[in-house]
Order: sequence, then C-alpha cells, then structure tokens
Amino acid sequence: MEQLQVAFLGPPASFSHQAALEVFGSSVNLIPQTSFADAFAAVQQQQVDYAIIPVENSTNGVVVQTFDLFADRQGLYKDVKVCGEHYLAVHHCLLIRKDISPLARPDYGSIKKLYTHPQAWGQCDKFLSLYFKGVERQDTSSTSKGAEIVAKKQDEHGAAIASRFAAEYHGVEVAEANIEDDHGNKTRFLIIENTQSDHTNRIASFEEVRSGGTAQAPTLKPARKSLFSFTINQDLPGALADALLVFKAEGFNLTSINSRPSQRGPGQYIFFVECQLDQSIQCDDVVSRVLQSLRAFTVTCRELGTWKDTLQLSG
Ligand SMILES: O=C(O)C(=O)C[C@]1(C(=O)O)C=C[C@@H](O)C=C1
Repeated sequence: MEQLQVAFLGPPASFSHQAALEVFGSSVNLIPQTSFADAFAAVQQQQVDYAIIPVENSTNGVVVQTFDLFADRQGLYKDVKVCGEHYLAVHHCLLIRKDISPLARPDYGSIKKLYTHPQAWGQCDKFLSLYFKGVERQDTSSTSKGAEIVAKKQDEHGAAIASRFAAEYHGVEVAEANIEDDHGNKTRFLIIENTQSDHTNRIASFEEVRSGGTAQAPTLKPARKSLFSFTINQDLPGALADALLVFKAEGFNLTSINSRPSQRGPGQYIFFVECQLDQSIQCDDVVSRVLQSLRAFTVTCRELGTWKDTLQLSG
C-alpha cells in the first residue's frame, strides 16, 4: 500500500505531532502545517489522506478555531469528515534557552516574555498566575512554534510553554516540568479524512489504519460517536428543542453541544451536537435517519462524521 500522508499542526514536536505519532506511528509521512486551516485544506484538496486536529481540552475547553473550520461558512471543506478520535495526555513545561543561567526558583524574574499557543495559557493558569503575573504573553501558532522562537531569540530572555518533546527537538532546556493545572490534563484530537478520496476509500476504515491492518470484526459493536452541525430559525419558539429531540428519538445520547456564530447577524448560531450511539443499536442507517428527521426542524444541517468512541480506552 502507498505510504499514508498525515497532516498535523507544526512545526515538529507540537502536541499535534505527538498525537499523530501515537495514532499513526512513524511509518507514515507526517506533514507539518502552519495552521489548522491549512490542515483542513490539505485534506479537502487530497494532498494528504488524514489530518489530526485538536478539538477540546479537559482543562481549557473547546478549541474554537477547530469548530470554526467545521462550521465551514464558505463551503471550503465540503468533503471533510471525522473518522476517528484520540485522547492525548498533555504535560506542559516551561522552556528557556540553554545559555540562560539557572533560574532562582520560584522567582522567574529574569523572564520578560512568554510564548505559547492560546490553548496552553488556560491549561497552566495556576502556575502562570503564581510566577508570571503581568509578564508579557505572545500567542504563537503552536506550542512548538513558541519553543522554536525562544531557541532562536538570542537577544531576549523569553520562555515558551510546550512539551518535553519540543524542548528536545528545538534544543532548549526544561526549567520546570508539569506546569499544567491538572496533571490528568488531556486533549482530544479528531482525525479527519476526505470522503471522496480514492486512497482512503480503499481502506475499509480508519480503525484498520490505527490497528496496523489487523482489525478483527468485533463480536460486539463498539460505541460510536457522531458529530452534526445545524442552523435553525431562531425566531421559532422550540426550534432548538425540537431539533435536539430528534437525537433522543433515534436513541442517541447527547454528549456535547457547542455553538459558534453563524456570521449571519447578531444572535445567530451554528450548533454542533456530538452524540453517542449505544452498542446495542446495530442499525447502520440511523445516522442518515437522524439527518433526514433533522431537516424538518433545521434550516441547514450536516453530518460531520461517525467514528469509534475511545473515551473508555483513554485511561
Ligand atoms: O500547539 C500545539 O502543540 C498543538 O498541537 C495545539 C494544541 C491545541 O490547540 O489544543 C494541542 C494540544 C494542547 O492542548 C495545546 C495546544
């Protein structure tokens, strides 16, 4: 089989890179992207087979940029769907250049600027409020980008928040490890594919890739999750409640609801519903039935993928 191409948020040694290695191993071609939008575009344009994208963190909540891409307001990603998920344990470190003299802890007074991805600030809030109150913060496109900047900026006493993997890759030092508020901190990643791709269509399912082609037909169907997006007529009393009842009627358990502005006026939203289908429901066409029923209560609706629920397996 041709080597699989997998996009992730770069530069190398980001948490997305770590998640990609855990899911796909090192035999696939892992291709760094500068933004989540580039990763979505690479899937839509079939430059890659899969991309791995963070969607929510157990401490800091949803990754809004990812939901904005799933909102697909311009119709740029019409063939992109979720085919899998992965939970990654996320441990943050404070990284400094190797030539900066050892810091007098807990006083990090010599550090004048901090760099990291916006998601990481909220995951390390307690540590930052304790030691870095008032210190300038600069958002970076990823945690590993922050590590790269700190490694290159010889004229500045800056620090990055990123992983130990990023410290090793970018040649910087770990001044403090495990600075996340919750040591059980986890980020859930979604794996996306292009439903029109001949290459991925030849593979029975993403789960076959994950298991290295050894996936056995399960005796009991695993719990599955589906993601739907929809807009409603918000002037109609009960429109949202009616839409949500469709899931209940088909035996889906709603596991999360999110919304993003539809950008069609104030108070107008795109809703995202993630739901779990019980193992006992064997019916494969239940997803299309939900979509069919949703059409009666929504203005627009879309199924954004169905995949194996791995929450129980994530430890
Ligand atoms: O910046 C990175 O290293 C990423 O892969 C992105 C990201 C995210 O957006 O959630 C991934 C995991 C962590 O939660 C922090 C950052």
